[in-house]
Amino acid sequence: MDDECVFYRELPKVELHAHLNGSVSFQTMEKLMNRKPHLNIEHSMTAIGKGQRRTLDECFEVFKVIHKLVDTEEDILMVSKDVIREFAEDGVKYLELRSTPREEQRTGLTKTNYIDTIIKAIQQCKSEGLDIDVRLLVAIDRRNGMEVAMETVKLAEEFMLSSDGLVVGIDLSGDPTVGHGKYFLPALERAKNGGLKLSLHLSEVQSQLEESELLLNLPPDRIGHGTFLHPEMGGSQSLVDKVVKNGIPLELCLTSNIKGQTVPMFSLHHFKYWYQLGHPTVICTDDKGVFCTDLSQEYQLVASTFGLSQKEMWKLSQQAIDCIFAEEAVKQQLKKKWQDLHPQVFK
Ligand SMILES: CC(C)=CCNc1ncnc2c1ncn2[C@@H]1O[C@H](COP(=O)(O)O)[C@@H](O)[C@H]1O
Repeated sequence: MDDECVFYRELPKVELHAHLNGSVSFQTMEKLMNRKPHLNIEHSMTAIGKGQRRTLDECFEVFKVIHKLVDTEEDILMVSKDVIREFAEDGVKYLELRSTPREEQRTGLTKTNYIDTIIKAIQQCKSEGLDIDVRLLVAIDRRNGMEVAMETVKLAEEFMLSSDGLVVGIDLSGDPTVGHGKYFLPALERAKNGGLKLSLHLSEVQSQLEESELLLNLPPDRIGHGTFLHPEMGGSQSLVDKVVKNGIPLELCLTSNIKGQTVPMFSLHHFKYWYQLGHPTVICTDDKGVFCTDLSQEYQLVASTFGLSQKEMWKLSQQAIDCIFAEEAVKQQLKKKWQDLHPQVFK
């Protein structure tokens, strides 16, 4: 590992946009494939390698394959613990995972068990002494429609109250070309009024101007991607003004956007636009397993693409603390951790 790689691995980091089933590593996939050899699933079906690109549709097919491999409580526990451990090994000190509760009649998995099992994994990692704080966002998959969205919010509300602060919010995700955002407004409004934080995938693809206007009125607490918000990308100044006025941080995932072909090349990534505006942006992985990346690599990629110094990258990772959904006390602990680690990282 060269000095740059070591720096970005040791840099303390915050990960705020990580879909659980998209974050499953090669090694964990191997274990899952060994558990279910009859499915005949190969690595080429669950990950997009270096230099490869796929259409958005093809990317969403990958998740369907992964879901076949992860369909019991035992799988979810293993996957969640492995993902948390890998983020910790990558220098992530605070992680917000997000996942869509699923039920599987064949294995008896219920949506309640699904969330319960992820919470169990978070608690076990904590008791094993891993140096990482983890919270969970319950995800709404747009494909499943408004009724399921409302059910999901109700489930999240129950867990927000019973999980000792581990369930903190709602994520709106899934194929952005399916289902108009307006159908999800009642569920999202209920979530917000009930104290759940909102992270919404917004303007991930082109021509979602009207939907983005509508969802920004909530307003959400964070935005996933926001690729086509600004005028240069076919968005509008009015959308940008709303985001800026409300100070809504953006979760930006470079490799994901390149491999999913919503951004043509790294140097044209919208990170540049928002960073130059001085607006809060948080570098994230999205699906570290599917896109074969990790957060250190994403930080290094941003630095090399946009010519940012190690000092500037430190500042970026530190500013991400202000964007987390956990309570104020956690923010303070993380800020202290960053201060303590500074001399070690810049030795
Ligand atoms: C296609 C592409 C470039 C993907 C990256 N951008 C994404 N945009 C929207 N939803 C996503 C994305 N990546 C993962 N997801 C959501 O996360 C799910 C997988 O994680 P989980 O089962 O919720 O634990 C997917 O089924 C999908 O609903």
